[in-house]
Amino acid sequence: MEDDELHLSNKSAENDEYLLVLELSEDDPLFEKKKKLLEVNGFNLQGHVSLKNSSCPNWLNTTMKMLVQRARIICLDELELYFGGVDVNSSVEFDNPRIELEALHSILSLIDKTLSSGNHKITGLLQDLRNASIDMIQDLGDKIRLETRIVTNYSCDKERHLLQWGESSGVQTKLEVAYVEGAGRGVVAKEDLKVGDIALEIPVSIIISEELVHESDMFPILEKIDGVSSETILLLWSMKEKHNHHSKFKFYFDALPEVFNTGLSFGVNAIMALDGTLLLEEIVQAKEHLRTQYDELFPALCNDHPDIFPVELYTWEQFLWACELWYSNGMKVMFTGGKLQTCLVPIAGFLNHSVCPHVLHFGKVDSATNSLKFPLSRPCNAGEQCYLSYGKFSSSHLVTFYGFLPQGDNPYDVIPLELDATITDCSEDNCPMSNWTNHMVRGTWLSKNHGMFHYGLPPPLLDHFRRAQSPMFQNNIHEKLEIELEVLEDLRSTFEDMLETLGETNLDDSTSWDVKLAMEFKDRQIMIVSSIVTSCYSGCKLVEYELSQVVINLSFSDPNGGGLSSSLSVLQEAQWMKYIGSL
Ligand SMILES: C[S@@+](CC[C@H](N)C(=O)[O-])C[C@H]1O[C@@H](n2cnc3c(N)ncnc32)[C@H](O)[C@@H]1O
Repeated sequence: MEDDELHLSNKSAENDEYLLVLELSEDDPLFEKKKKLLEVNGFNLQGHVSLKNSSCPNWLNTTMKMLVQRARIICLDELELYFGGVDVNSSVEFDNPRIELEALHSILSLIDKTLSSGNHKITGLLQDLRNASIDMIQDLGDKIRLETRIVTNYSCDKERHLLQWGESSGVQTKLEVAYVEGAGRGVVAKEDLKVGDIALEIPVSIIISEELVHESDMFPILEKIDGVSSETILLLWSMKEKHNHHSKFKFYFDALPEVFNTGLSFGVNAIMALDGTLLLEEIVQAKEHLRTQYDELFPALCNDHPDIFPVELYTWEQFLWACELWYSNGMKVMFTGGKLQTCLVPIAGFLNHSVCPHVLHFGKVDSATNSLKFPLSRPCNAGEQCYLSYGKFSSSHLVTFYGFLPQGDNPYDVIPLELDATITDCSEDNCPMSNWTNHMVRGTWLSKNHGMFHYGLPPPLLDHFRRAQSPMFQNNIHEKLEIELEVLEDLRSTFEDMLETLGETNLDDSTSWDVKLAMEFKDRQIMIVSSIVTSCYSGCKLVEYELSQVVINLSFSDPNGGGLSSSLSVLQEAQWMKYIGSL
């Protein structure tokens, strides 16, 4: 979120009415959709949340509620919007913990910024709001806390050496490295850490970035190759530097794993186990792409410059290892000049990923200290594993490039769908919430709305199918319900076919790591597809019931065909009207 979206203004100094301004930026690519959601939920677009009436007993709760509801919408991402936006009124549950954390964090940043501007008249009020935000962040953390089991018999000598080297080079850390069950190395907090604490600070001088290669003897050769990217140059540099006993980064390279075990290293059996999933094609294509890149460079570079590219250091296996290193450990860093580069960041590379991490915002070098800071967006208790976010990635991406599946639900775990492109969705101007170029599904257990017209399924997908069934708007309730039924039956049969193609998985203890991971991935895909089939079945039952009520009403009471309320309950009618309104 941009800083200028958040500010405090003394709109009307005479009345002492202070406004916190949590504004939706017009530069937001999802502006139209979020604007629509704000409108539907009755919020002003200017983002004004008044701080008057602070003498009311319920002032704090009411103001926090307003701020949270607004922030939830502003912080929504494309995926959550596609899956139905957010239930802004929800007080306990959240749809996506990461979005909830971002929303709460944006409120905290707004309050902190306002407090630092030093408006003494309202410092007390802001302090109360700040405490309430911190409490909500704490509650969220308590609800989603994952158990970390530390493997105590693992010696972390190499990691300790790296930490010592880092600290002697200016690293400051409140974290220590430990071996955690199921994730290799990770970092745990050495003390209780609060929101805003800097868990880790890495000086730019120890970040592995493009500049290093410029000083190396391979750069003049590589820069002459047409189309070679700076990432590839860095990758080739790291393949050789790993073996350099005098390297400045020796402790870093020594502490790297011998193997990475990502999807890029899947053997034939694991690939076969992915049959029926899109991941099979993704991994095959990614590997083919890397192989082509390798073949374009080697053995030519080794033949032409054997002293700089020794053949034994540039085998396909070592190239693949380096690709896995950069994919799984590379971080995007924005340097002070504004240049964004993929880098290796020693020590920070021990942080594991979570869907709702402790460190949300990082990656921009602080020009005052010339260092990369990792501040906490939620508290981390002493001994608790501290997580980072690698990005909003689906399980297929995490398996291919990182080699793991996160514990618990991953809201970004979607299955993309290829639908008939000749059926046009609504235009952005007329109905922003129905205008989508890509369609997808995810586990329907993540949806809060399984009622009539929703069924736990993504609204734009249902809408696409409704248009396919009946391009013209239907006024007649009986016909509308008939269309709902056809849509649900179509979807059910599509996903039943998909379920059949996926087949079943069988694991035994002797199965290798890659087949195990492939099967675990497939199991999750089966769960997602099954949940859709089940939701379609339940949806059909709901619609069939409503249809039967329409028929009863038609035959007994309403000779004119019956209005909406003759068949649907008041609540369902309200849902229907809201649905129509959002189109
Ligand atoms: C940047 S490294 C993190 C440190 C790594 N665990 C290690 O031992 O070097 C990224 C790798 O850590 C592992 N990893 C990260 N987050 C994980 C998680 N939530 N569960 C399991 N493994 C995870 C994956 O192997 C991933 O490729």
